[in-house]
Amino acid sequence: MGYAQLVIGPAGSGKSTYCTNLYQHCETVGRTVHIVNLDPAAENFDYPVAMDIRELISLDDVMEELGLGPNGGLLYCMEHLEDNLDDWLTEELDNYLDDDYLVFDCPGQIELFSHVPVLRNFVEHLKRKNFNVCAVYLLDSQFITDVTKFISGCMASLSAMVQLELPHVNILSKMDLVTNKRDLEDYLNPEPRVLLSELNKRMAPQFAKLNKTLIELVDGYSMVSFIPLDLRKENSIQYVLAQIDNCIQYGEDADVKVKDFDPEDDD
Ligand SMILES: Nc1nc2c(ncn2[C@@H]2O[C@H](COP(=O)(O)OP(=O)(O)OP(=O)(O)O)[C@@H](O)[C@H]2O)c(=O)[nH]1
Ligand SMILES: [Mg+2]
Repeated sequence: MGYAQLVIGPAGSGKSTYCTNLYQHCETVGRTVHIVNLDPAAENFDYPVAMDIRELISLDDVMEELGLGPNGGLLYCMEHLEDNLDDWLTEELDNYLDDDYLVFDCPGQIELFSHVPVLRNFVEHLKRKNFNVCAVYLLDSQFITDVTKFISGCMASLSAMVQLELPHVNILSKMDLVTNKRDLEDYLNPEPRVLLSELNKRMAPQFAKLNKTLIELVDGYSMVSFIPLDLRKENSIQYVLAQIDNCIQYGEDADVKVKDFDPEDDD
């Protein structure tokens, strides 16, 4: 059984930075994770790239040869990935053993987890290869400065949830930028009633019915819950990782291994 996180979320929400910090945290605590780049447009990496979609296809080539723009080009690359699940991805995955832990750093285009089936098929493939997969959805903490932004961030997360049908963890990233901690409490585990009244205050009266439906929808999927992530704090990263591990049932076997390896035995 392998383990995998699919790191998704809007452009610039901090996915790649999260991957880097997660990698470093795991190094510190003596755990191994392999970070995979799934963004054909990415150029610079602060983590060692274990697998790289750019070895399969590069966005530059696609844009040049097919005359596509950056977003159309990205979709083309991802569809190419989808066509190559049985060969390229399968071969790459063969390099990993049972118990390995992969973290997929995805591109930020929202299309990928709204209406195209690429990521869903990707995930299905991972499952067939015996991976326990969790979707890790990052939302920039700046989204909580405004209830309408927050709701649209929730809706994007919801569409990923519906598309991917995976265990799902929502993370509020860039917590170092949140100065008003009081606001924060309202958003980490928000009361639907409070959200609704905030939303109604912000929007014209004719939206009242829609607002109510939206809040009911978001609440009905019991997804309005975010774990804050402050990368300056080791225990924050540790907490987030523990929640995700729990979702993919990583741990019981690993505990046994940690016990096997007892540094105290050396003296
Ligand atoms: N202050 C602060 N800035 C952050 C944090 N995480 C990411 N950033 C900044 O946010 C910007 C985007 O971060 P990335 O990690 O590249 O975001 P991404 O989600 O991978 O972006 P795309 O791959 O383009 O969708 C960069 O300028 C980062 O330095 C954080 O925890 N705190
Ligand atoms: Mg990135």
